[in-house]
Amino acid sequence: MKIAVVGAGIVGLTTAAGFADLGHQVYCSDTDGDKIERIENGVLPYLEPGLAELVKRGQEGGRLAFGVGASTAIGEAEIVILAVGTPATDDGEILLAQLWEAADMLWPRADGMRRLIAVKSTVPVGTAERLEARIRARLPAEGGVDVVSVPEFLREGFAVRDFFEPSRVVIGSATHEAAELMDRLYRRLSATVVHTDRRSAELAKLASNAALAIKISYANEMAALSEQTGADYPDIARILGLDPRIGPHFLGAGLGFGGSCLPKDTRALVRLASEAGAPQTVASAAIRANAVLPQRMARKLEAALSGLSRRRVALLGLAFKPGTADLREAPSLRLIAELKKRYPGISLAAYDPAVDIAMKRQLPAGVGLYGSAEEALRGADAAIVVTEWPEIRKISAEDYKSWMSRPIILDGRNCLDAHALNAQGMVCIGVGRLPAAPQGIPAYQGRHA
Ligand SMILES: NC(=O)C1=CN([C@@H]2O[C@H](COP(=O)(O)OP(=O)(O)OC[C@H]3O[C@@H](n4cnc5c(N)ncnc54)[C@H](O)[C@@H]3O)[C@@H](O)[C@H]2O)C=CC1
Ligand SMILES: O=C(O)[C@H]1O[C@H](OP(=O)(O)OP(=O)(O)OC[C@H]2O[C@@H](n3ccc(=O)[nH]c3=O)[C@H](O)[C@@H]2O)[C@H](O)[C@@H](O)[C@@H]1O
Repeated sequence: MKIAVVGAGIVGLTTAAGFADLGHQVYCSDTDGDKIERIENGVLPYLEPGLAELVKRGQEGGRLAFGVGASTAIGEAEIVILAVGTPATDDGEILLAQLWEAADMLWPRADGMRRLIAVKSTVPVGTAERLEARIRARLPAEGGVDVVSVPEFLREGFAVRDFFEPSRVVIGSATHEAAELMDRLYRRLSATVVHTDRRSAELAKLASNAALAIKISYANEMAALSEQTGADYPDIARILGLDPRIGPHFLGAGLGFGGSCLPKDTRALVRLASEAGAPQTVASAAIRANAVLPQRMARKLEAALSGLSRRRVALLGLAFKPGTADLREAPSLRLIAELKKRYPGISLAAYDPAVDIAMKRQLPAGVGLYGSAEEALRGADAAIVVTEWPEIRKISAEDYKSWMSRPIILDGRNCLDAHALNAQGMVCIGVGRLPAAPQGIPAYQGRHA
């Protein structure tokens, strides 16, 4: 099949390279000429395992080509997949300017062919219908256009894996022909395909991300309650997760959810719901619960160390999660703002294994960015683990003790063995954790353990 993908962000590029690998002829375009040039030369702007190899394979096999803006390749495509950005304002309005701009550049002239547009970008409910009406108004009816909604569920850092082994493929369509064509496109993946209408597909995407956000906020509030009542949240999370109706995923407490989509899509759902007269109070509460986490961490730091305006505090990790260099809505940025507001003279020394120039530019002034954990930790009075990178998890008690002025670690991702570190003379404080291992109570090794 001939396919065009518009937008070469993580979603667009993975989709383009993935379908090329499945044997389709794919043209991927973006308005950002520099980005396209870098991609064509094998320098990908994203840290996605396997993506560079996938792109290279597609290019070498002659099945994947790139370009800037409109092209005849788009005109010849049976399916045009729109994967442009859809950022949201602070109050949850999803901005569709990129989508309209992309749609308006498609097929400047009517040529009698019937077209199919698949919207992969995350959009408000009703967007596929609006897009179809917009294009129909521009092109005479002889050929016609179908717009389908195929929301994307990939995770950053697992984009390639999620393309080939998606948890589900959702196809929201209004005609039989469109549903069938999309079905043919996805046939080579052994995924569960859910066919539905376009509005349900659009809402399902927002609902999925909001459900994840709600689960994380529940975890964080439960962790706070564990601290107040002397219970151990990681044990509670394990016990909850063993119930298949609850499931073990997304129960990790710490600094909360960030990234380019969970916060934005949850805000978008809340706004959409209030406009539709069906308020999503649970999703709203999840946003509020997430927003207070940097304050909670600052209070913990204050309880562990006095005189913070004169102290040097290391931040281990900045990315919104490990495996990416992405700082969009990263909890690290909210934490930095909170610490600088509360303790004006505080010295912040940050390190992230994925640090790059782009990341450097996004950091507020006054945050030192170092090339290694050792440099950030040298002379620090305390450290906060912000992102659970494997390399950060591996730092030993010996290293912490020899590099830092005071070996105080606040584990904002519960990724360290606090009890083991504390037994080696450190002060390691997790989230929702007991301050020390229960004394003299050996772990029960019975048949139910
Ligand atoms: N990043 C992620 O992990 C996921 C993102 N999504 C959704 O997928 C969409 C894309 O996300 P990302 O790839 O992260 O976005 P992104 O913002 O990184 O990339 C979008 C790309 O579209 C390009 N673009 C903008 N206007 C254009 C136009 N008129 N013609 C051609 N290209 C144009 C931009 O230059 C940019 O390269 C968003 O709606 C997002 O919410 C969905 C699931 C996962
Ligand atoms: O729409 C999107 O863009 C994507 O958003 C998320 O994917 P992603 O943003 O890559 O990251 P996640 O792995 O979901 O993590 C999001 C945030 O939640 C935090 N998190 C995750 C899990 C957990 O238990 N606790 C927790 O605080 C992470 O640290 C991170 O800040 C969803 O998982 C994808 O399915 C979806 O396609």
